Amino acid sequence: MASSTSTALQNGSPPQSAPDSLSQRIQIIDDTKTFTNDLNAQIERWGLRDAGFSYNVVAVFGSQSTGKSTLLNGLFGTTFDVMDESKRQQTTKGIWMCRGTGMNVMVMDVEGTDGRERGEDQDFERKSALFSLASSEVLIVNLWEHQVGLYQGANMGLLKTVFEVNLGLFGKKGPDGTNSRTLLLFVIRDHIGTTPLANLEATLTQDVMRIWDSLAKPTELKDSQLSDYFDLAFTALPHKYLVPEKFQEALAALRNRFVSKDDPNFVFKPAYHKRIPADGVAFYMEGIWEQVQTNKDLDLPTQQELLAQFRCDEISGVALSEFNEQTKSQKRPIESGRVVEDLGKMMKSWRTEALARYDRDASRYHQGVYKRKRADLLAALDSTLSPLFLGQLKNLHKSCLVTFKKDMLQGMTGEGYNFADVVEQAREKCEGDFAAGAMEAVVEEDSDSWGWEEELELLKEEMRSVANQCRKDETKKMVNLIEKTFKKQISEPVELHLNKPAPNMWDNILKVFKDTLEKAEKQYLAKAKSFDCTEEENDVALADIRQRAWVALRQKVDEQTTDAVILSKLRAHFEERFRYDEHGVPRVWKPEDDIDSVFKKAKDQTLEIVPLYSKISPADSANSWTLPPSASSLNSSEDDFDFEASLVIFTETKVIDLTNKFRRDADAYYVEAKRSTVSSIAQIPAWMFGVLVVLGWNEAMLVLFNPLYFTMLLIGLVSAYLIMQLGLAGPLYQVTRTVAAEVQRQATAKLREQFAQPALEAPVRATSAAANTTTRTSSRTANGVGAAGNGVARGLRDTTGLGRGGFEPEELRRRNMESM
Ligand SMILES: Nc1nc2c(ncn2[C@@H]2O[C@H](COP(=O)(O)OP(=O)(O)OP(=O)(O)O)[C@@H](O)[C@H]2O)c(=O)[nH]1
Repeated sequence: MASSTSTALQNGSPPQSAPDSLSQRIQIIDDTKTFTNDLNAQIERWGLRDAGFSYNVVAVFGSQSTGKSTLLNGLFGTTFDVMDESKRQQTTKGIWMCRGTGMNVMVMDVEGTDGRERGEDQDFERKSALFSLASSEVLIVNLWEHQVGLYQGANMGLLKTVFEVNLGLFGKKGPDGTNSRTLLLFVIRDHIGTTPLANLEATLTQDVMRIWDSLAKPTELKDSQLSDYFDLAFTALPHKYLVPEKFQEALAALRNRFVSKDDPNFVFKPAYHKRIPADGVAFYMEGIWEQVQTNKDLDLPTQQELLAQFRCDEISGVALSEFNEQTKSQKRPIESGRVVEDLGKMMKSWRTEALARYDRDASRYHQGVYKRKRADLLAALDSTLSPLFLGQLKNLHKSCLVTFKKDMLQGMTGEGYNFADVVEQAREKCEGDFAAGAMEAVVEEDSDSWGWEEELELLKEEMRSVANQCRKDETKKMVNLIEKTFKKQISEPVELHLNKPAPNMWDNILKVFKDTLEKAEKQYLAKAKSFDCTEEENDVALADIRQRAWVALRQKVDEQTTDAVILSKLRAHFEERFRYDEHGVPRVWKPEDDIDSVFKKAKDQTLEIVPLYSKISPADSANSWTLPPSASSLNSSEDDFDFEASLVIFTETKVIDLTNKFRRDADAYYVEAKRSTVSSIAQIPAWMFGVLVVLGWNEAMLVLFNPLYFTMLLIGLVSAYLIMQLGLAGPLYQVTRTVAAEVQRQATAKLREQFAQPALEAPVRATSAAANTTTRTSSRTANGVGAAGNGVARGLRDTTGLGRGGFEPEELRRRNMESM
């Protein structure tokens, strides 16, 4: 059956009526742009499922009611609906498919294009046109003759869009380097014949070429040519009703091009075939439709939309530029780190103003565009406001942190503050201030882009670290203070005990040390409680305190055991035993005293105390103290404190050195003691006083019995008494001494002056002596000659100037002394 029909068609005869199943048509894409699920089954019903590649696909493109369905029915014997002449309304909706009678051709009748702006409907026009172009081998472009040369009327605008998207979607070359081609068969209807087909052909070719050149091609296809993708063919059909025979003739000829492979203009060339086996066509087409449907490039705007886009852009631009001017005023202060007061209020009002301005002018335009552009404007406004908001948050953060630090420091002034309370108060205030400032700056509530919680978290984190730092500093200060107090407290008792060398000396010192340390630790723990210190921090601080306390003790001991101090201590200890007796009375050594044994005993006793000082070791081990190991281990990172070594005060060599030094001092005392016995022996004997009384008796009586002398004696005694009573003895003695010294000095000076004068006389005399020896002899012998000679000598020296040529003054002085 099929083969006989095929033969008939090949002969150019009109298609015969086909069995029902074969002539069945199917709406592959309906009004709702849904692709049918039934195509596969229909292809099977058409008997094409097993056709392999032996089938063809043809579609039609053109304005509504231009006789497309009539043409297809005439060419392929299909059963597409044809418009009822009496009703004149659009018949084909969506895309229909039918099998060509007697041929393996799938024919698609596509809803006609309007050629005018029709808003929403344009979407389907574009999509259906693109679909037919992409899925068929031959696309019949059906148009009236009078449409030729009319850009819009001939759907050239639509073709441009379709070409452009087709190129983008399906234009890529296949693995063999070629791309599938399509034949665009222009069928010019109602061709009268006044304009030859060649002319119409040229006009259409030109239009298509122009469209191709103006396409926005993908970069990789920018050099592609129209001929790489399309072949153009043209044919004309006379008026169906005016010249029906000619119409039928032309139609038959055209049909022949579809069915007869021998026809030189046979349209189904292998190059146009999509190489999809017939059983995959349904799936393939569905895929193409899906791609076409989801393609955004086809959502082109209508004229109204275009206008709306243009105007809305303009209006939005004006609103935005005014808005930008307003925001500029606060940009700088924010950038310079200032917290701008009422920024949120300002930002809200700028934003509302800009939107109101836009709404007022743009809401009259296409609502979709207006709304889209409004959203764009809002995004632009917010993207300008956002940096201001974030800047304000940063500045708030900084200023709140500064206030926090200030509050902390203020809270920590004076005594008796509770650190935890100070921190809590400062933190609450800081967080409150920040939240208030941040909330004020929020432009839109409940929006993610105006969140400030993250910044608050950062602020909290920094506050924590500031508080921690403060706590550490305060703890450090406290430990320093405790150390200072500790030093003060141990200084005196340690000094006292070190001055009393005794076997329990270190016991006493360590007792004091322990008591004071315990107090210091208690003091620390009491304070640390308010500081909210962690257990670990407390451990470290206590270990530090213990070590510092020990070092302080050690320093005090060092200070009290320097060479000079320890030697003086030894001397004092020795003196106490050597120079004082057991009752503490100073000893006056008498020749009969046993100085040697006292000296030896005192020295031995003193030397015994040197080892006592050399190491901190209490007599009772219960009193000993060791630095807890935790302290040394905790501080090991800083410096390894060797507690054991710190117990030793003098090394062996130092002990020997000190002993030797002390021995020398002691020897000196011994020598002094010995000398004092000798001097006491050299004293005036008592009998001498008896002799004095006997010999001076007469003179004493003379004074007693002579009234003048006696009165003077009385006056002298009374004066002496008064001076003693008034305590003027010392000052008087001083004055007398000073006066006596001055008198002595004056006298000495005078005498020197006197004895120096003859020295100048000598040269004169020496020179004159050469001439007259008698003069010299007389001057040496005569009394008081010095003075006379002086005058002469001075006169001569002044006149002759020979002073320097004579004897040296020392020599002269010697001679003068001799002459005296
Ligand atoms: N003048 C003229 N009229 C024709 C020709 N072919 C068909 N018609 C008439 O044009 C009208 C529309 O024909 P259809 O075949 O339905 O046109 P269509 O393009 O498929 O219409 P839609 O599917 O509605 O877009 C019908 O009344 C036909 O009788 C033709 O060659 N010349």
